[in-house]
This record gives sequence, structure tokens and C-alpha cells, in this order.
Amino acid sequence: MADLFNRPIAVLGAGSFGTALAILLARNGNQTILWGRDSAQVKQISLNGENQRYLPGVKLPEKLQVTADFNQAVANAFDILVVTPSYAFSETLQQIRQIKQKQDDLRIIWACKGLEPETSEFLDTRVIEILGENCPKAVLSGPTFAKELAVGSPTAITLGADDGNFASDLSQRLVNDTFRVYLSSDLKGVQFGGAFKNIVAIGAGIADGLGFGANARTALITRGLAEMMRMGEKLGGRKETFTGMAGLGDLILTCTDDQSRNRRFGLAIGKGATIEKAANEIGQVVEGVRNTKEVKHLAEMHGVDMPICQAIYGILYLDQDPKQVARQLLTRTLKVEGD
Ligand SMILES: NC(=O)C1=CN([C@@H]2O[C@H](COP(=O)(O)OP(=O)(O)OC[C@H]3O[C@@H](n4cnc5c(N)ncnc54)[C@H](OP(=O)(O)O)[C@@H]3O)[C@@H](O)[C@H]2O)C=CC1
Ligand SMILES: O=C(CO)COP(=O)(O)O
Repeated sequence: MADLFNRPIAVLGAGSFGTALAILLARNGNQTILWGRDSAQVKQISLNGENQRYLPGVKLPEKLQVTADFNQAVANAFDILVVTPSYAFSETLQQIRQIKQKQDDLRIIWACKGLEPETSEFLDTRVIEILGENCPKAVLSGPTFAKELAVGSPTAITLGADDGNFASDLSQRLVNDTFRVYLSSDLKGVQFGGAFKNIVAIGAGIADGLGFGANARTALITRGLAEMMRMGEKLGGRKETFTGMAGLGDLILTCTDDQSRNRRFGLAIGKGATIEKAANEIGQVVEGVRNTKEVKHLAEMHGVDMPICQAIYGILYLDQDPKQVARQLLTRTLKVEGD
């Protein structure tokens, strides 16, 4: 165990969640290095012992190293945790590959919630394409607001992994008496849950922004879960994943709590803001905007009915009126529950 904790883990992406996970890992005794792309910001983080832009009010453990030097972060890392927005995942893997060309002991974990833009590929597919079949892969997903995690509020998450040793090592690195992981081998389900819940959170925000009540929000969560399962199982995901932390757990969290940026983005749209204004006001990544396009593409490819995704797509990409879209959703042909 001491050996594992002395083997460096690099966290790539010094936004809210990368910083929170790096804090957790360093507090747990892992030799941790956090990389951010903006050298001025990294300098500030080092000087203040705090990421004031993305995680104000939380002090970094002294042992947590912070750098803007990608090579320094990656070259000696035994495990690499990528926490950039999903759209930057592939370019980050390409950069890793340039540095780790000759090493076959590379292990990759990511906490990004999304798919590859344009192609809608799963991120584990991108790992295989860029780093090869043999690279052990893991993904973290579930109801985890960065700030609550960073201050040590009780939190549970799903850790999906395709390699038993890697899953075991990561569990040891991550867990403590306030942070718990549930293990899964269902990488596809864990990833799909994380991407799709962002879309429903935008929908719940729009509904609340329009002044609808708890009934509408709850209907969206419930039918959002049905839609997640319909598409997710088609993609190879398992039912228990979608009723677990990375599915229902994250749906409830982000559809009901205003810490969610996807929900807040939806709230602003529901109140009449333009997409640009809503996104600018958040000032952090709102993955659901891209996820809506990515998942709509998947639905079309696989011929799966996804009315909530379609509705959000209409609002975000076709300039449809949110109230009209809600009416269309409600007046669709009646269905049998479970279909
Ligand atoms: N925040 C949360 O509570 C949670 C977030 N997640 C997921 O984690 C991922 C990261 O989100 P989060 O940390 O919240 O996002 P933030 O918006 O808080 O931070 C994004 C970070 O990524 C950096 N970044 C942006 N583009 C690139 C790039 N091309 N290459 C390298 N770094 C880049 C930004 O740098 P810069 O400042 O220079 O723009 C910033 O440091 C998302 O997929 C999100 O869904 C998952 C669970 C919880
Ligand atoms: O995924 C999250 C919590 O689990 C964070 O949600 P937002 O990206 O909507 O803020």
C-alpha cells in the first residue's frame, strides 16, 4: 500500500473537479501532481494554496504539487486521471502519448462526463484508439459536486474499470471515511449515465425556469431515467448501472440542486436568457450542451426514441420555444409505462 501511495498520480485539468479530486488524493496520502494549462492561474494557485477561480475557500494540502508543465506531470506518473472537459479528452490523450510513447505501464482514469464531439464515440474507445488495447482504463462518475467533495462532505461514486488490479489500486487511492466507491465493470453504462444526466439536468432547469413545479421536475427525472435505460442498454450498459450512482444518483443530484451548472444553465434559458448569455454567466463547463447533440446523434444512429433529448435539442439548436416544446412533450401519443 505504501508503495502504491508513493507512485505518483497526475491529475490533468485544474478546474473545479480536477482540483477537488487532487485534494482528495493528496489528503489520502497519494503522491499527487495537479496540472493546469494556464501558467498564470497555476502560479496563483501555488501562491495562495487555493484555486480561487474554480474552488474558492478550499485550502490545498501542502503535499499537493501543482504545475503548468505537462511533461513534468505526466513523465513520472504511474496513474493518470484526466479531468478536462470531454471535448479536450482526446487532445489530452494525444499529448500523453507523445510523452509516454515507450511505456507500457500507463493506466488511465477519467472523470469527464461526456462523449467525443462530432462522432459521439465513448471516451474508452478513444483510449483504445490513442493509447492501445492494453492500457487499463477506469472512469469515475456519480453524484459528486466538486465543492462538497473537496470539503469532505460524505460522498459516494461509481468507479468503472476494465482491470481488476487497477480497480483495486484506485479504490485504495480514493476511499476514506467520507468518500466511498461502488465498483463496476460496466464502462459503457457508467459513461452513458454521466453524459445523459447532463441533458436531463438542463431540462429540469428549463422547467423550473419556466415556473413549472415539482410535478414537472419529477416527471423529467423519472422519464429521463427511462430514456437513459432505453438508449444505454442498447449501447451495452447494464440496468443496475442506470439505477445506481452514475445513473439515477446523478440525475437526482443535478436535476434538483442549483450547484449543478447544467441545471443553472437550463434555469436561465427557461427564464428567457440566450444560450450564449446563460453559458457566459456560468463561466464553467456546461457539458450538457454538447451532450445533447452527441446523444441525439446516437439516438438517430440506433433508431431509439429519445423525446427528452430531442426536446432539449430543439430548444438549444433549433431555437424552439421552451413552452411549446413542453406542450409537445406532454401531448405525445400515450404510452404504456415501461415501454
Ligand atoms: N465540477 C463538478 O462538480 C464535476 C465535474 N465533473 C466533470 O469533470 C469534467 C471537468 O469539469 P470541471 O472541472 O467541473 O470544469 P471547470 O469548468 O470547472 O474547469 C475546466 C478545466 O478544464 C480546463 N480546460 C479547458 N479546456 C482545456 C483543454 N483543451 N486542455 C486542458 N485543459 C482544459 C480549464 O482550463 P482554463 O481555466 O484554462 O479554461 C479548467 O481548468 C467535466 O466533464 C465535468 O462534467 C464530474 C463530476 C463533478
Ligand atoms: O456532474 C456533476 C455532479 O455529479 C456536476 O454537475 P454539473 O456539471 O451540472 O455542475
